[in-house]
Amino acid sequence: MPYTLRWGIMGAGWISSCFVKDILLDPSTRDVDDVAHKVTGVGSRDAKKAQEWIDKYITGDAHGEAKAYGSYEELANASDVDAIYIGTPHTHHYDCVVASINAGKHVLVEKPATSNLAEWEALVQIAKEKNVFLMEAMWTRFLPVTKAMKEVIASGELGELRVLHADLSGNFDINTIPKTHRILDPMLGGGGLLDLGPYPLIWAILALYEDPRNEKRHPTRITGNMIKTKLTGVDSSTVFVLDFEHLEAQAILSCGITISSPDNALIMRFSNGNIIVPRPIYRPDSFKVQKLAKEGSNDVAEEKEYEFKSKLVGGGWHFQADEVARCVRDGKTESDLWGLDKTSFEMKIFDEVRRQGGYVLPPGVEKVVA
Ligand SMILES: NC(=O)C1=CN([C@@H]2O[C@H](COP(=O)(O)OP(=O)(O)OC[C@H]3O[C@@H](n4cnc5c(N)ncnc54)[C@H](OP(=O)(O)O)[C@@H]3O)[C@@H](O)[C@H]2O)C=CC1
Ligand SMILES: O=C1OC[C@@H](O)[C@H](O)[C@H]1O
Repeated sequence: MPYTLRWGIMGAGWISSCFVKDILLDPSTRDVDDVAHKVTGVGSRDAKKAQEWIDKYITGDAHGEAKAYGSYEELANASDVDAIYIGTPHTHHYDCVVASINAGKHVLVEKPATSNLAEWEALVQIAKEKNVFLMEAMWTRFLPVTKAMKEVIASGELGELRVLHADLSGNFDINTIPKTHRILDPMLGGGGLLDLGPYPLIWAILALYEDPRNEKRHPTRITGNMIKTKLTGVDSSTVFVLDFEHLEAQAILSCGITISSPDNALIMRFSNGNIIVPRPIYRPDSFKVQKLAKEGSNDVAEEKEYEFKSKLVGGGWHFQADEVARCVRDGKTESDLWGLDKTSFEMKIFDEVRRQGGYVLPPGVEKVVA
């Protein structure tokens, strides 16, 4: 029998609906038979909204298993919930995680995990005290396409990574949407960096931070530039560069909310070849591996395409949920693939890029400050 994890969903919004639709798919459609998922509760700031959301997104037999709660605290304290998925805006993550952990629940919290590093470190401390599982929902790291790319990198066949370019941008139509939209509102941590920045960064983490030669070292230099929109002052375009001098490698990362990414939005340039990945880099459908005729040359001697679109059933948010279920089943408090240290690395970089870019969150938004 598979181990079944009982989920509570905090925040009846858009990404929560993507997550729930995926985890309620039959796990055999993704060749999983050791874990399964149930949704036993949905918490909203409004009980009626929670029930309407359940009626819309949870169908069939699963519909009767999910109870609606009119506050996040009530959901956190529900006795038939093992783990809570938090799908509220970034600046609310901290309070939602604290409520969940204090009620003894395991937690999967949307990206970015918190508004800053100090908040994240406080959460790690509380999770350790309560001995519960905690993970940022960096779903991209768990996709089969990502695992396949990691295998190519780890095999060493392309040599050493020299430069990684990655961009996630999108046109959010910022002149038309309300200034209270989460992508524009500084109270909700709006702007490109916190919302989209985790995605270019995850590839730098995969290819550089995870390189065994790196031994979990942080970049020797972080450089960040931000352009801010006059509409609300959040960053509309951000470029940040991470230097790993000890690896003689750099990551050039960018994100923005007014234009879309280029076609090949992720390129990893190694001494003996390239990995070329089409947009969107949060869930690439394929990637191309090129081997060079000789080190440093322009001539491609061999090219191979890896295709994943035809194999994906669902949106891809279920793979991270399977990881949570396996970790909880096995009594682990963090994931081996997306451990607490990787989110610390991410939040430290975001703090530094915001500092250099002059993006200060409004007073009171950051619940913990260094
Ligand atoms: N992994 C991924 O692919 C994606 C991740 N995300 C992440 O998910 C989080 C939520 O994004 P998204 O689903 O697009 O956001 P939505 O605006 O759709 O939903 C957020 C939900 O949070 C709750 N909420 C609590 N406080 C507030 C507040 N002050 N203002 C607005 N809503 C509030 C609301 O639920 P209620 O009314 O029920 O209380 C709302 O429905 C973000 O952190 C974002 O970065 C977003 C998109 C994709
Ligand atoms: O996580 C995300 O991925 C896709 C984007 O469109 C969205 O704003 C972001 O939150």
